[in-house]
Amino acid sequence: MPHKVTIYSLKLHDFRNYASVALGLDDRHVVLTGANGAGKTNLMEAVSFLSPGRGLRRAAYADVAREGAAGGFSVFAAIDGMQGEVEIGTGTDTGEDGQSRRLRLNGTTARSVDELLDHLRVVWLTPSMDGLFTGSSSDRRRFLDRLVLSLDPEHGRRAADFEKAMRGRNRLLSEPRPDARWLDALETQMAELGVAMALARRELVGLLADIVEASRDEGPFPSSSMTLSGFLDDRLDRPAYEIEEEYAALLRDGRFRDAAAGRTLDGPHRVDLLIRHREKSMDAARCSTGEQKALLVGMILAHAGLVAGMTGHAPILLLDEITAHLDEGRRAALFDRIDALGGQAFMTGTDRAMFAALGERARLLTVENGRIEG
Ligand SMILES: Nc1ncnc2c1ncn2[C@@H]1O[C@H](COP(=O)(O)OP(=O)(O)OP(=O)(O)O)[C@@H](O)[C@H]1O
Repeated sequence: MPHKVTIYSLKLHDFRNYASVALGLDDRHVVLTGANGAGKTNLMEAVSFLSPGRGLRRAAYADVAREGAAGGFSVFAAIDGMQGEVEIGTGTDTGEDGQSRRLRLNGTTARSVDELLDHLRVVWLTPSMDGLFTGSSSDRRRFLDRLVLSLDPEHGRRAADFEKAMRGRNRLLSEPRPDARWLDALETQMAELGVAMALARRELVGLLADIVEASRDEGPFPSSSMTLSGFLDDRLDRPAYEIEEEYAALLRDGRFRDAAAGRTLDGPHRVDLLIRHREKSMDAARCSTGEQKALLVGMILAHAGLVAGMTGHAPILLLDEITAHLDEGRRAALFDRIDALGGQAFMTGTDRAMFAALGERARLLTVENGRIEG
């Protein structure tokens, strides 16, 4: 069994509809129930700030601070993490530009929020992800990159550096006589970073496929097959330097075309993640709403299992309204699979009865108007 990363204390201050709340937890799962608008998802969002990025709503930090509060928001957590016990504090201050948040680990300011990945990994599934299969390819890329990031903390920096180099190239190409040596340098950088991104994504998709295969017959959830498409699709099975040379050549040869288009037309930023329902042999986009949800649940659980297997530490799982559309048998099977992952899961719903099958495995909390009762 992987080590169970556990949040045993959580405090929010001026976070969404919470003025101030302190929660003591044990290593059981946490179920939050309450009426619409009570603050269940807000609490999940607070936990999602224990990972780098803008959380499960991808919100602007200014929107996260409680309306009417004088300053920014803060989230504090004490956890038994991947390197032992640690106290995490994160949030924003008054007057900040709203673009960044601070992180303190055991009272010491951290260099970057990426340091959170040394202590825990957080994996989530929210209703807003329901449109993943039918939505835009950029949504699927973002989803894919989050999955990669929770296994490979360098992936975020690589993607950001690639974007920066690409923006530089696009700017240069818009000039009447761009400096060819500068273009060469930017394209070399894009080739190194872009190929590293493509290989990291491909590795993740391969590892996930293995897990999906191994857990195919466990419970009532369908299995998915995933393929990457849109960037050097069948050309990634070679030494990295060869792929880099090929991509750099593509960029060099595409300068006129890209200058005319006003953007770079080849690269990892054009990739799509193609997902199919294996048992039905059908594109996920054409499956029913319930089938899509079940596919998504299967993918997230497979990913959580992968993170646990690769790091030796089970991730924190945030499952917002996970029981919607599931009958009793599927709910019980889902809880068993969540439990078998060996991590602490936070789940929400409007109705307590939906979680009855969890029994003693979960702590049930009621949320009402930004207050939490146990
Ligand atoms: N910055 C903010 N300041 C104060 N209140 C906020 C802020 N942002 C959101 N809210 C309020 O938080 C509430 C939504 O909370 P949340 O999304 O957690 O609800 P929920 O319990 O998950 O509900 P549902 O079951 O409908 O999903 C809304 O009433 C919203 O107006």
